[in-house]
Amino acid sequence: MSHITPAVIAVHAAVREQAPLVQCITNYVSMDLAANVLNAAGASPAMVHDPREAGEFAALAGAVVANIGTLSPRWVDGMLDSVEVARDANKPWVLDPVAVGATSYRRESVDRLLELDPTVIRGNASEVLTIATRTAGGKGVDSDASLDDVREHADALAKRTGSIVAVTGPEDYVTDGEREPIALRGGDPRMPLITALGCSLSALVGACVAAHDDAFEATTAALAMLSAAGEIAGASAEGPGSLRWRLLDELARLDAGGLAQHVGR
Ligand SMILES: Nc1ncnc2c1ncn2[C@@H]1O[C@H](COP(=O)(O)OP(=O)(O)O)[C@@H](O)[C@H]1O
Ligand SMILES: Cc1ncsc1CCOP(=O)(O)O
Ligand SMILES: [Mg+2]
Repeated sequence: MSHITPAVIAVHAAVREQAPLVQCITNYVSMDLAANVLNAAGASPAMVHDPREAGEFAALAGAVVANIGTLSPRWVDGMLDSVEVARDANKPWVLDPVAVGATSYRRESVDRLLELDPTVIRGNASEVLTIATRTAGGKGVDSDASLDDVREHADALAKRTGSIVAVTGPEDYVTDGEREPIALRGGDPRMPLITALGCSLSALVGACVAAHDDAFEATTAALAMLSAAGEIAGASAEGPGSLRWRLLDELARLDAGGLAQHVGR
């Protein structure tokens, strides 16, 4: 059992107990799966993005998730309003910089969001590399970098921004630039075939940081929950379609034993 396991189990239980309201300003592709992942984990999702109401809604939410997957000026305005309200109220918020290395509009938008002190930045290796090194890269929403390429950059980014940085892929990595980083293996190699699973994980990070004050532990717990559910689901899945629904079922019935078995490796 790893030293982080008791904290992960506590975060998992806290999400079920508190059922935090999570405001997701997330892309069209991901809305359905992200809401279902939050429901399965015991949280309460709300996809609210228009600038006419986004900031007002953020005042009600336990956490805000800003995801730039299908961004446009109005969506960016909604994100900025919401995360400003969250930050000013000391509420956690999560940045998912989808495909940030692809276009200058994405990079500029992420720069504006980074000024508002994200509690957690969760992305794949290419996305984190782009933010840390200010270079273009990635293959659209997919990564063409490895964790080895980005580990030290992720540590430095966390130190510089004060954010928890989570890099996901075949191996997940969580760093705050100070504590000993966490590396998690597991899941199923077919998980990247489920579109918007990374976005849904960022939403789950939102639920965990809403329910638990230590954002490093909360982020680790979210990653562990999805990996555990994915790995258990993968044992009987026949392809990405059945993996998707089985993963939701396994997330909904995940217990401390299943989690401990996963995190402890
Ligand atoms: N090859 C893999 N083997 C096992 N799990 C994976 C693999 N690739 C991604 N995952 C898992 O899929 C989830 C989404 O991560 P990722 O694919 O990196 O996000 P994104 O979709 O944003 O690129 C994470 O839980 C991650 O651990
Ligand atoms: C396919 C696609 N296109 C724009 S956003 C999006 C979803 C990306 O989701 P994820 O990063 O979780 O794979
Ligand atoms: Mg992604």
